[in-house]
Amino acid sequence: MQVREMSIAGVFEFSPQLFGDSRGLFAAPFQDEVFAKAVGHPLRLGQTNHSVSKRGTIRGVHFADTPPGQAKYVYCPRGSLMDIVVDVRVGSPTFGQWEAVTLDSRDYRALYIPEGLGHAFVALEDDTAMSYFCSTGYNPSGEHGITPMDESLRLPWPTDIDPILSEKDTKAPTLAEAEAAGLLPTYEACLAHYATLL
Ligand SMILES: Cc1cn([C@H]2C[C@H](O)[C@@H](COP(=O)(O)OP(=O)(O)O[C@H]3O[C@@H](C)C(=O)[C@@H](O)[C@H]3O)O2)c(=O)[nH]c1=O
Repeated sequence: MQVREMSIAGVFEFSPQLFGDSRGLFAAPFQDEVFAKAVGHPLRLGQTNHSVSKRGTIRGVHFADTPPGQAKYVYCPRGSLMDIVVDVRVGSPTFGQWEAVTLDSRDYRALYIPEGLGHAFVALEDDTAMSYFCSTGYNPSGEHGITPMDESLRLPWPTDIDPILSEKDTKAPTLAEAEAAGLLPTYEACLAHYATLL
């Protein structure tokens, strides 16, 4: 398993070894020991999620109130998608910055998104599945979003798709509006929370 820390500190990409043979393929997209060594603590598991999306579907940008927030370990078991992490933690040195990674069912790369960060993706093929290991269960009242079309973020959505968004994501505020409304997590609170996980 190869591990790469992304430009937003604490976000990691994991690339598992692929074992092909005459039957097909084997891969282990999540490995506890590798994860804990890279991130500094084990992954807590509160819920697993699975979604299926048509090509052009954009989900996000979603984040949860931190603490406790919801950390996510995600990979794509079918199809392909572009995954995006956005730093929405007020006071973070990388506030407003994002990073995009292609996840697909060829490489089975995974991404770890710690609590407090925004997460979004676009399905690049029909019937694209997304798999999540989440650190906590669902807390609808603590879930928030910013619009994936926020012009100040300039997220790199492909130009050759017809975007499909949920009503909630269509109506979501911009990053600036969410900050003004006090909806964003603070970097300070996130760091304090991460310290409790060590
Ligand atoms: C996220 C979630 C949704 N739901 C329900 C609520 C709703 O009726 C339906 C679809 O929910 P959403 O529209 O929020 O689904 P979706 O837009 O796919 O939300 C997801 O987006 C990506 C980017 C993430 O990072 C995830 O954590 C999650 O927020 O599923 C649950 O019951 N439990 C959950 O944990």
